[in-house]
Amino acid sequence: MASSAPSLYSFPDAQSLAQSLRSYVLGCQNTAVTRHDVFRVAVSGGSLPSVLAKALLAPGTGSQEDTPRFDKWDIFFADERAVPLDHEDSNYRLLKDELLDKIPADQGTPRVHPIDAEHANDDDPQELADLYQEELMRSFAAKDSVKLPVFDLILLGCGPDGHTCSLFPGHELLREKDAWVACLSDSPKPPPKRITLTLPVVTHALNIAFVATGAGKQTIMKQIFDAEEGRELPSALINHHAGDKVSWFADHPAVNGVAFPKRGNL
Ligand SMILES: O=C(O)[C@H](O)[C@@H](O)[C@H](O)[C@H](O)COP(=O)(O)O
Repeated sequence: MASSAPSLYSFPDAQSLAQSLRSYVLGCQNTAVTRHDVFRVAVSGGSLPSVLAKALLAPGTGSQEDTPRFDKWDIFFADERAVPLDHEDSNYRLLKDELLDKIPADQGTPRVHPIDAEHANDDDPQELADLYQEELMRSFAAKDSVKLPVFDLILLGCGPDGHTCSLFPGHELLREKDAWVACLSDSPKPPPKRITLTLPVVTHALNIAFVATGAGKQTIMKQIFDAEEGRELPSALINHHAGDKVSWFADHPAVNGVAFPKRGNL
């Protein structure tokens, strides 16, 4: 269990949320590049890619610390649907359409590591999970002794049921201790076949950020932050295990009525 609490930021509008998310992500980027000359980040689907694009594609101040250095980015996927990369359900396609295709040439080209269903047997999402775990091992495990990958940043959404990545409430995958990447064929959110980073990998990251916006998230945010009975929800488990490594970027409608202390600035 982590010793300290997550940060919950609340913003009046999409613009101010995007500005703060930009500062936060680029802060993580700059620390990572200084530390090991690469920025390893994992990204979810849902509304996250468009919010991230709004943050990163906006004109910056021009200062060095406010400049994306995409040539230093290794982009992985926190979860993916077992579909071809050009399918409308693909999280890779979503990120490509929202962000990757729009990166200005002078900001460099990230190395992108998609979860590519073309390389695996259609009927067996486990094979796809195993292939992606091998991909992570090639990128992270310089030595056999590396037990878990350490992402510099994992960017997550939170579903109205409290799921995050493709880790759903009450699902057996929440008990996974060993695998880095897992699959499921019974996702309650369609499509059913998915690949996901596991809870130990997510909570082992140096920084974890959630983006949750809109009044549709209000009930679940109260559950996650204020209610005893919300403690076992996947998003709440990440708060619990990763503590102050976790930052939530919400808008006012999403956290209206949430008692947990909110901050207006980074
Ligand atoms: O592939 C997916 O389905 C996503 O990765 C999923 O975990 C998403 O992040 C949440 O469902 C929140 O989605 P919204 O931000 O759209 O509510």
